[in-house]
Amino acid sequence: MGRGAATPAMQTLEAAQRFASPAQAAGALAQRVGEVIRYGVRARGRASLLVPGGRTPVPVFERLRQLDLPWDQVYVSLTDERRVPEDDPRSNARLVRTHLLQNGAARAHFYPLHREGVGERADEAACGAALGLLPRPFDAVVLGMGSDGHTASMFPDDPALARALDTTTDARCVATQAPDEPRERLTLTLNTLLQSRWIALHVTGAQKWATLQAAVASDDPRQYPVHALLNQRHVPVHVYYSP
Ligand SMILES: O=C1O[C@H](COP(=O)(O)O)[C@@H](O)[C@H](O)[C@H]1O
Repeated sequence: MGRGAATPAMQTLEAAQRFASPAQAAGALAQRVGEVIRYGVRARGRASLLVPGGRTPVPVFERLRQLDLPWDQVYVSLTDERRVPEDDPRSNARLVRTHLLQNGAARAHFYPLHREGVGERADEAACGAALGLLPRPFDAVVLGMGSDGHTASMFPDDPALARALDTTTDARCVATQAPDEPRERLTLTLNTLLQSRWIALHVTGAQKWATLQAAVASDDPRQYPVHALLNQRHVPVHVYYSP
């Protein structure tokens, strides 16, 4: 690449869709995910959807579940999980059951990632097996991002990050450590996330926008794991942003 040429990460940020409010971003993202799912079911009979945890996706879930989609042909799972029981309020599976798998969306097939009471390697294997039950390439993947530049559960400076970002790995999932509670996490590997037809990164707030800009300018995914997602040429990443 010539001096000064735009990197994939720069091009992705340049093309970001910027909305005036979180409600507008959530509405537009839910509509687009709905279109991608509808298209996938029409074209292939089934469609898969991976969603993040955290606070940001809740308004997307609440809009998505009201869409008239062929939900019984939709296979849903997560981009990452906290290694806690599903009745723990911090569980991403619980979040999805509470906010997404309601109304018509209750007919979707859901595959949680975490198996309670097993060690890291067995949990990684359980996570990989769950993902193996979804149609692949995944039709739609929605990712979130933390203000520290983590995406899914790939955290800056985590010793397990190299395994999660390893572009030669066949592993679908890696057990990682977050800097905050609950520390024990499971993440899809970057390779697995990129086995997707369509990817969105949903980001709200000025602080996260500043993080995105820093991540794009950086060339160190150990500092900003989201950089690895943005700076690749396999699958375009559609950024949905609002202050
Ligand atoms: O721990 C997590 O954090 C990120 C961001 O969460 P948010 O509350 O700031 O929206 C999320 O994308 C990830 O899936 C989740 O497990």
